[in-house]
Amino acid sequence: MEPALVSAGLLGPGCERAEDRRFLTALPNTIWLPRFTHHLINPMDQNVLATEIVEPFSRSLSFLGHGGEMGRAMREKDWLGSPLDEPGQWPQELKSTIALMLNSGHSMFLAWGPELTFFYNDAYIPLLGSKHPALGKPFQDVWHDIWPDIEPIVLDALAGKSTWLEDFRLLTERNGYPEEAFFTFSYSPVRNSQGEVCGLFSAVNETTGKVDAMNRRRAVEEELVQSQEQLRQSNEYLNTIISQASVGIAQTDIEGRFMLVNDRYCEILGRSRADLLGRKVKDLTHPEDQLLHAEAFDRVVRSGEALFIEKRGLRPDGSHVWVNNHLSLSRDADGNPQHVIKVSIDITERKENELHIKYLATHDPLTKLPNRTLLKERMLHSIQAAQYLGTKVALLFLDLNRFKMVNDSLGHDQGDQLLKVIAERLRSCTREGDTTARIGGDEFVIVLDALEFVSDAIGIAEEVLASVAEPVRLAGHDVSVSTSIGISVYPRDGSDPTILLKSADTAMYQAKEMGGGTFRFYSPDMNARLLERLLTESRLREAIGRGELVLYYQPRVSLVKERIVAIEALVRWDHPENGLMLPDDFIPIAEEIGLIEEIGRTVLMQACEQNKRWQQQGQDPVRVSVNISPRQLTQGDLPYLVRSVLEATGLAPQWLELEVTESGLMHNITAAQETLQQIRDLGVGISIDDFGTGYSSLNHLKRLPIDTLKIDKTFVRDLPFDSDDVSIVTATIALAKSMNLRVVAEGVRSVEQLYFLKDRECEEVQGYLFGLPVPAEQMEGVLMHPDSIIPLARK
Ligand SMILES: Nc1nc2c(ncn2[C@@H]2O[C@@H]3COP(=O)(O)O[C@H]4[C@@H](O)[C@H](n5cnc6c(=O)[nH]c(N)nc65)O[C@@H]4COP(=O)(O)O[C@H]3[C@H]2O)c(=O)[nH]1
Repeated sequence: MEPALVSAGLLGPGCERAEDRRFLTALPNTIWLPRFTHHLINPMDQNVLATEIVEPFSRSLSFLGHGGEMGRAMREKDWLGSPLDEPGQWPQELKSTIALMLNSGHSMFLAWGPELTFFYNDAYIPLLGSKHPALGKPFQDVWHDIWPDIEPIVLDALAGKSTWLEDFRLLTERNGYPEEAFFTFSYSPVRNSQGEVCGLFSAVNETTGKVDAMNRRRAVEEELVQSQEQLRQSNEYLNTIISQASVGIAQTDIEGRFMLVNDRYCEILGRSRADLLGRKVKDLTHPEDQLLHAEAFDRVVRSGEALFIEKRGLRPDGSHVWVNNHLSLSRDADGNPQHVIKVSIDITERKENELHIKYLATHDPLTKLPNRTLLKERMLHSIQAAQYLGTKVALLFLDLNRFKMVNDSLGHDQGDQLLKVIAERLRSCTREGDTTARIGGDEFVIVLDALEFVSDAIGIAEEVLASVAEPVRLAGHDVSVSTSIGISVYPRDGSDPTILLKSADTAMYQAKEMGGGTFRFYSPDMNARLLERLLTESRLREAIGRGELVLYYQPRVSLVKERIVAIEALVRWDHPENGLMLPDDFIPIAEEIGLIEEIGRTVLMQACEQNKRWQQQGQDPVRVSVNISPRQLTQGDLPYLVRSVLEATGLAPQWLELEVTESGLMHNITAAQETLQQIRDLGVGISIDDFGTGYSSLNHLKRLPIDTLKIDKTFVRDLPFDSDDVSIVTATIALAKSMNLRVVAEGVRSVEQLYFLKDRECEEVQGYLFGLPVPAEQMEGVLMHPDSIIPLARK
């Protein structure tokens, strides 16, 4: 029997309601085509229905219904059909088919007869596209082409087995492009009244949304699992990195308590993990670095800024380790500070090298005292602290007297030893917090911190003077040196370290000028004097070239021969502004600034030239005596100079005499002895000037190649009334005679003095009584007419 085509649209309005279904009474061989008709409104589809589906079956169709488009189409085509009876009369197959569809809960339906496809409903349309390609065709012809995957279960259904495919994936073209969609198919065999399978009924639901959701959920779940795995792996990796890292890593809470530390961190601090966890970083930080640490930690927690600090960590044995720490902040999900992460590197070796280099750059290697650089740094600190506290800072500038002598006579090793001893003594005179520095060969500076009264510096200065003056045992000798101290005070004398140093230096010069072994506070007028001195220094350098140094001459008279036997050359500086300057005002400066050798050369040359000139003029030959600075004895080649000057001027050596001060000789007796011997060997006379003031021992005197002693004018001044001077002068004359030396008395100003000296058989005299030092031309007059002075000698 042919199946009947049933169109719900043909059933008329209301037939889809539940109660209407009851009217769908069975019709043999009838299949219902629900809601089919409105697709047939489209003329093309109408045509499809008419020509491809309805027409082939028209003869055998039980035409159900009589309204709507389908009815019209059928009528127009004159299809056979039998109108349905009332639904109550419908055949059982129709009713069960309808029941099947209604109960299936699916939305798409499709039915095949054994050979042909019969119908599908509206809901099926989107799945199929514009039309089902299989409609009206034997399914064997189409399944292969369209949905080959479904074929096996279709065959199963046709074989009488109900079956289904759940969430089956199909490629559709429903929107005009290939699209993946999912469907749940259920296939049921349709049986005829004989119970034979006459077709199949397929109910379909699109499950794309569900599958997509499921896939999405699965993807999310997979992603979650994957990210959990990744997280686990990265945690594991991170833990491995942290524990095996070659840098120390630690995590603290925001109070600074250790919560996590890696092996390297423990190693750096030399502590176990148990020792660290729960303890505060601050408590394991060197006390001097705790403030630095607290500030840095606080800044990281407050601002979230990451930063580096270098500080010392404490090891359990009390030693410290230098660590470079990188501190950074981690926050919780709400953005609140949660942890501080510390990454630490042990920089002890580098730091100690740096500190050593810094130490070398800021300390004197010999005495280990701070050098000038560190001194200035410390002065700045002291000044800043004094500004804050309203206190004072005193600067003691020390220069050792007679250090050079020790160095020259006992050698540099002993000189170094002396400096070390003095450095230690200075250190012991000061309080903790004060600074003692060595800033030059024999120059030291002491910074006295936080003084309440300027006078507090006096006690320390006195202690320093006494301490330095204590003898030092060097190479088996007890050597005594003294020091001169200049003191400047902040804020009175300035607030700049350089100025304070300069002021103390100026005051030190004043102390030296006062004879050494004492101290002087700086006063502003010293500066004026210093300025003057600096000016003198620079002018003196030019004076030699400009020929401003001139010689004055003073006669020396022999009381035995009653004539002028020698003339002393005395240098003067014909200063363009100051007028004639005496040697005491510029010779010490020349000695200090290293000009004395040049001046000595000029003087020696001028004096020898002049004496030669007088001889050439036919004057009775006299010796010219030239003063030699102690420095000329030890530096330069004096014997060579003397020889070359004599050669250059043509003066015979016996007409030249060199005067060396007694104190100058004693500074370096060995060197002096050798030099003088060479000069003596040339035939030049040598006299000891200022004799009696230099404490030379007879032993030394005996060894020196000298021929004249000049009694210092200070012993002559009060003759013949001062009994001490009388004794000294008498003894000196006797001594000279016993040593076979010529003896000369200097500074003879009165006839009483002259008589006394003559009485004691002093051979030669010199002094204002016989004439002031005068220029060469005037001296020439005296030489030509000695009668003006000689009669004195005869008395
Ligand atoms: N009170 C007094 N003084 C008298 C009398 N007679 C001479 N005088 C002064 O006593 C000084 C004697 O020279 P000096 O002891 O060698 O002492 C010299 C000498 O040590 C040094 N000097 C002078 N010329 C030179 C020189 O060319 N080279 C070096 N290195 N030193 C020199 O300067 C010192 C001072 O020289 P001047 O000022 O020229 O002073 C001279 C002279 O003017 C007197 O009766 N009473």
